[in-house]
Amino acid sequence: MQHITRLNPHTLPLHGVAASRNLEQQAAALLPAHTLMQRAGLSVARLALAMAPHARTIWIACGPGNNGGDGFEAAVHLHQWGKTVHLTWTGLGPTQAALPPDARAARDKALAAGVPMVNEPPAQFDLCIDALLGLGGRLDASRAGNALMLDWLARMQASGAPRLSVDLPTGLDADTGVASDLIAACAVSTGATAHFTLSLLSLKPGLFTAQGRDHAGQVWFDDLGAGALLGEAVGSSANAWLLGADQGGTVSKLTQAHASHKGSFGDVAVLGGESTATSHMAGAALLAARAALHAGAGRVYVALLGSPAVSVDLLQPELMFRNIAAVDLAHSVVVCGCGGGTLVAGVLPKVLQEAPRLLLDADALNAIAQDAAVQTLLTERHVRGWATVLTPHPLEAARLLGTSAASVQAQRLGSAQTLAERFACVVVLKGSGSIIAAPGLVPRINPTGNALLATAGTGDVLAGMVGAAIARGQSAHAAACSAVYAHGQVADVWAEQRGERALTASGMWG
Ligand SMILES: NC(=O)C1=CN([C@@H]2O[C@H](COP(=O)(O)OP(=O)(O)OC[C@H]3O[C@@H](n4cnc5c(N)ncnc54)[C@H](OP(=O)(O)O)[C@@H]3O)[C@@H](O)[C@H]2O)[C@@H](O)CC1
Ligand SMILES: Nc1ncnc2c1ncn2[C@@H]1O[C@H](COP(=O)(O)OP(=O)(O)O)[C@@H](O)[C@H]1O
Ligand SMILES: [K+]
Repeated sequence: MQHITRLNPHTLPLHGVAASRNLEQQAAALLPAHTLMQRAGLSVARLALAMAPHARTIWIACGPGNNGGDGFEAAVHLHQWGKTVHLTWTGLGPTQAALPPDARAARDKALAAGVPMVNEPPAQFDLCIDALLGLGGRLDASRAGNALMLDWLARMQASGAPRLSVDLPTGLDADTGVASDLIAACAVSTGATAHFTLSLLSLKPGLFTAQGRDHAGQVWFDDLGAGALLGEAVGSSANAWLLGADQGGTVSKLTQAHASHKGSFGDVAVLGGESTATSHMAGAALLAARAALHAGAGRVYVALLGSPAVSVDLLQPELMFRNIAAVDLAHSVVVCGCGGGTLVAGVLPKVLQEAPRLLLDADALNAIAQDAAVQTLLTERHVRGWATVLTPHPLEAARLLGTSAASVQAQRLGSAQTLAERFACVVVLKGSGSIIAAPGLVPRINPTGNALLATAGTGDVLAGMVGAAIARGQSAHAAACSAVYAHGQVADVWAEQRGERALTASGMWG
């Protein structure tokens, strides 16, 4: 069993519903009947004991399928270890669902062991286990038995007792991380220690993106021996990968040759920060430029759009200000769009045709969404072997896809991959569990970061960090992975060291 933290050393494979079922079938075929569920139940019981070693009364709520079966298996162990276990099962009611064979065997074993099956949850309990629905479940208020499940989930939430969700929190979609509206009240706050999810056989992408992190709490993983049984089939059937330090780490400047000079670390040029009579967005460009500098770029240039009132950054005098005509687009990594306003549309065709290494953010993405000719210039870059990274937040992604932010959020992995394929670019779809997608590659999900980042300007900082990573020699995809990971880590370290104190974009370094 493994605790999945934000600092996993290795990038881990994630499997959605279909891929998980496939692995389950392959593993089950190599094992005696019921073995996987027996392993799952033992694992649940062990984690329950570790979570709440002094718990005396444990309530296990079992549902109509194999998720419930895992609960029955766990009940047997916890009962034998001297705990007072109360089992409730949705099948006891008038619906009397027929259990699948594994779960039926587990239920019969629990009854034979003398675990009491009760109609009502205990009035008081020290730990509760949600074994209602897993991979095959979808909460639906109109279905028989769901009112009961919702009542039980509400009681678990209201109790404040530690909760262990088996495989998935009931109501969370394993593929997308979308939580049913019916469990909106069951989210845990970031950093809560009293809510655990034990993912079984495979890790599910939905635990790590969209609303997944809010509902899963601390994620643990037991592959039930599938890795040893199936070997490479596990990685090759992954629907996504959870970034670990091996792909998220940055290269230290001190590991470079002593004879390095500023040119060795590459140039970044930030184009954006529109100034008009009524609006001044230079700050966005300065944030990206400063972030690039602090992320290790050798030299950073800033070209502001419109009628800029600044030609020096007094807090970061290392930044060099240029007119856009004086920027060496061919030899710099160009970060274009931060605070770019409407004027950025005017420079986009030139940038797309002259900058071989380019990151497009914010208003540059909005301008692309509105102009089919510019979209063609964007996709043509790939033919030339040029590197392009797009860093949309969900609304910007929606504009590029001609859809709504809600539909992007409903399919974060799919939306990021569609954008990557359509524009032949690396795409970072930002937000909780940022997705990094590239044509022909399995998408990555970033495990770092928290809601402290939900403040203006942190996206500009990310753009600068990705630009710097490319300037220092990483491929567009590797740079996006490492910078997104490092950006989130800043917020995680901040939360550990300073708790709730607000993090500002310009406070992300130093
Ligand atoms: N087999 C094994 O060896 C292993 C299994 N494992 C465990 O099995 C879990 C997957 O089991 P599962 O496929 O049975 O799905 P599960 O989520 O329990 O429920 C599906 C059942 O509920 C029903 N149902 C669905 N929605 C409903 C609703 N709203 N209201 C009422 N009913 C609803 C649905 O009926 P249907 O919708 O098809 O009519 C079906 O009968 C997995 O998450 C893991 O915990 C692992 O430990 C590995 C080893
Ligand atoms: N709740 C959150 N959890 C993790 N990361 C977040 C969260 N909210 C925002 N972020 C991150 O903060 C950054 C915000 O970027 P963006 O929305 O472009 O803001 P802005 O344009 O104001 O800079 C992105 O990297 C995003 O992934
Ligand atoms: K569950």
